[in-house]
Formats: sequence, structure tokens, C-alpha cells
Amino acid sequence: MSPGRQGHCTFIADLIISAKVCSVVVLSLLPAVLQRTPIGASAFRLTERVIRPFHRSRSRQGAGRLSLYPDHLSRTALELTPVEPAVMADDMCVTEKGKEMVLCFCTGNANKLREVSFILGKTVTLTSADVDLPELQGDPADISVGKCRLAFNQLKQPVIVEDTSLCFNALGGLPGPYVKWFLKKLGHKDLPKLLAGFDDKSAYALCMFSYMDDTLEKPLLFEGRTNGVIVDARGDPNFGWDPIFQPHGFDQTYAEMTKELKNTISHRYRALEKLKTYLVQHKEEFLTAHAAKKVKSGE
Ligand SMILES: O=c1nc[nH]c2c1ncn2[C@H]1C[C@H](O)[C@@H](COP(=O)(O)OP(=O)(O)OP(=O)(O)O)O1
Ligand SMILES: [Mg+2]
Repeated sequence: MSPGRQGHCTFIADLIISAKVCSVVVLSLLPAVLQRTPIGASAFRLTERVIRPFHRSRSRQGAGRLSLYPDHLSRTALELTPVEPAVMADDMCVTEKGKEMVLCFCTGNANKLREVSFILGKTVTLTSADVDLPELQGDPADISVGKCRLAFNQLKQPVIVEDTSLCFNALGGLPGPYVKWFLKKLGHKDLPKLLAGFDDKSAYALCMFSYMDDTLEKPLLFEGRTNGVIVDARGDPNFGWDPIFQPHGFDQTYAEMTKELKNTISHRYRALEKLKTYLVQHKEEFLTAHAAKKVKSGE
């Protein structure tokens, strides 16, 4: 190749590399810039599919950080399902400043977070933290309490965690708390095949919430259970095993129900109703303990 042509090629190669570097920089900055503009939130969602890889690495770096509601949801939800911020914004708790019960829900699951916020409504001001907790093994109650201790030790503020099980009666309660791994390996469509050799298709969804704050010696447990049957997958496949669980008394699976209906009959709803009752009954205690702590720490 003549030296003149070689020079041209080098120049074109440099141009391509510069263009690539520029586009990486622009795409990395795009979310931050978009979120600060008036149409930021909606523009950001529109572009989230394009910038997903950049975001993923950012949200990993952010694991364990605390964040106030819709912002956290819009970040973690990228990994899971599209976000419905309008619902969340309506549901956010606005109470008299300094008198709200602030509770942090530790979870890595944006679907759970969305449901919990919906169900708790204005009972508390909900924050969330995607703390990287281990998937403990054992009895559902022990798993939930263990998770809660770990979360509280890290965050040192009132926390809730939950662990969800899907239990097949014909299998003595399995997969139970291990349903996450079964889902990962089989997918929700093949889960009903575990019951192929059994007439009994009955099952129950179990939710174990644990609550801990620094006035307690150990986490408190709130259990919710919804009975049903395992069916072939039907409905929106966005949330775990929802398409294969049909609660007793309904001809729809969880995945075919509106979120309003699921959130008034679900295992999660039943557990949270108990937690709500506890929180309402202990509100004054909670606020007093919290205020005393603030005075002590000079906040
Ligand atoms: O209402 C539900 N409807 C359908 N599927 C559900 C539901 N609730 C949890 N699930 C799935 C998520 C996970 O595959 C497994 C429970 O495992 P589980 O450890 O509790 O959840 P996770 O690890 O996703 O979130 P977290 O960070 O709160 O532990 O069942
Ligand atoms: Mg988990």
C-alpha cells in the first residue's frame, strides 16, 4: 500500500475509534441528563431499553444504597419489568413532616416492591434498599427472620424483609422457599410438570414478612397464606410463578387478575394486613423512640 493510502486508512480508523468513544460517553451520560429535564422521567423510560447495558452496570455499583421510592423503583425495575410510576406516585405516603413512620423494605425484587408499596399505601413512608442479602435455606420463618437480622445489621434503621414460598401439597410443601431456583431452571411454564404424576394439584402461596427496629430484641414475623391450585400457565408472565397459581374461589390465575384484585387477596396482602395492624397499634411508640434517637444523635 502507498504511504498516502496508508495515511488515509489510519485517519479513517482514528475517526471510527473517536466516534465509538464519543457514543459511549454520550450514552453513559444520557440517563443523568434526561432525568434532570422537565420531560426527564418519561424520556428516560423511553430510552431505558437502549441504555439498559449501561444502566445494569451502574445499578450493580449502587447495590446496598438507600433510595427514596420512585427513583429506586425506576432503577431496579429495569432488570425485571416495565415500571408504572403513576400508581406508585399516587400511593406515596405524605404525612406531617417529622411524624411519619419511615420503614425500609429490603428487596432486590422490583415486583415485590411495587406490590408492597401499593398495599401499605399511606400507613408508612416506604423507602427501599437493594441490599445484597444471601438466599438463606431452611424453614420459611427462619429464612425471613435471618434475612431481617442481616438487613437490620447493615442499615441500622426500621426495616422489613419478606421471603415468599410456593408450596405444592403433593410434594410435602416443596418447592417452598426454593421456588426461586426452580423458576430459574425450569421457567414458570414447566413448573406444573412437577405435579404430572399426582392427582392433587393443590398448593399455597406463603409470604413471611419480618420487621425489626432497635427497640426490639428480635424480628417480628407476619405470615400470609393464600390457598389455590397449580394450573398450566395463563396470563401476564411478568412476575415469577403468577401465571400458574390460581387462588381458590377464582377462575383466574394471579397473572390474569388486575393488580388491585391480586393485592386484596394475595399471600403478600394477608401478611401485610397483619404488619399494618401492628404498625398502627405501635405508631406512638415508634415515633417516640425515633424522636428520642434523633435528639440523642443531635439531628
Ligand atoms: O407474588 C408473587 N408472585 C409470583 N412470583 C413471586 C411472588 N413473590 C415472589 N415470587 C417469586 C420471586 C422469586 O423467584 C421467588 C421468591 O423468592 P424470594 O427470595 O422471596 O424473592 P427474591 O429473591 O426475588 O426477592 P428478595 O430480594 O426480596 O429476596 O418467588
Ligand atoms: Mg431472595
